Amino acid sequence: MPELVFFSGTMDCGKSTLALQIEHNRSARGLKGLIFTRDDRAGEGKLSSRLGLVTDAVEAGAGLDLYAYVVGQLSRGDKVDYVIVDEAQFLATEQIDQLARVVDDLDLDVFAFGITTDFRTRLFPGSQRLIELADRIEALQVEAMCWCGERATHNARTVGGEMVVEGAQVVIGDVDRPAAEVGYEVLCRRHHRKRMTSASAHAAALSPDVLPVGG
Ligand SMILES: Nc1ncnc2c1ncn2[C@@H]1O[C@H](COP(=O)(O)OP(=O)(O)O)[C@@H](O)[C@H]1O
Ligand SMILES: Cc1cn([C@H]2C[C@H](O)[C@@H](COP(=O)(O)O)O2)c(=O)[nH]c1=O
Repeated sequence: MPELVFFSGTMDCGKSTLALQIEHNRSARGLKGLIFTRDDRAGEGKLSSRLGLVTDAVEAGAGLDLYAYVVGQLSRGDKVDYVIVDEAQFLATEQIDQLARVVDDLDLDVFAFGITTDFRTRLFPGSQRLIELADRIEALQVEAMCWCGERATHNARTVGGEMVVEGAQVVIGDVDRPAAEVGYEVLCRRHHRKRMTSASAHAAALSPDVLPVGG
């Protein structure tokens, strides 16, 4: 049975890499995938991983009907054996419904990849709809880690190096960005709650208040 599968996790846990691996393994066996993405850091119409791999993809802009697009490809004689969607958190709820229809009415597997929650720990609309509709939800096997060594489960946003909890839900960015820019860092829930990033933890450790006093 074809499935709608949601591979979810924090930023930087290997989702895009896995998407590219699934694409590679299937295309190596003669299958043809249709790849959608939205607002990838590498630019429009790209699916990129931090390991340096990148492939072309269809930019799933706000108005694109994904079901109609797949039907259009099939109608003009193009082969489509499965569908991959990266950055699925950015899709509209209707677009996730369209992906479910691709599975049910066109009998194609759909593999969607995305972060579950935003920097405020709130579900993205696309991820919420995927959780509601997916046949399977898969957590990535390689765990992203918080600076404390615990498994990272949350995404923090920093502006000028400071963790923020207010702002627009969507701001394209990356981990390990210079402090002056908008950046992201993955944290465990405890340190997300305490708003403690690696930089603030380091600063606190160096503070005279916590340094052992000699003499
Ligand atoms: N230099 C490196 N050497 C080995 N693995 C790396 C390197 N840089 C990044 N990675 C791996 O790539 C993962 C990020 O992959 P990516 O697919 O871009 O993540 P996501 O799409 O989930 O944000 C990291 O968790 C790490 O496992
Ligand atoms: C937490 C959070 C992230 N984003 C953006 C930042 C990146 O451009 C993508 C996630 O990409 P990745 O391949 O999973 O690293 O999402 C955002 O817009 N808002 C957020 O709250």
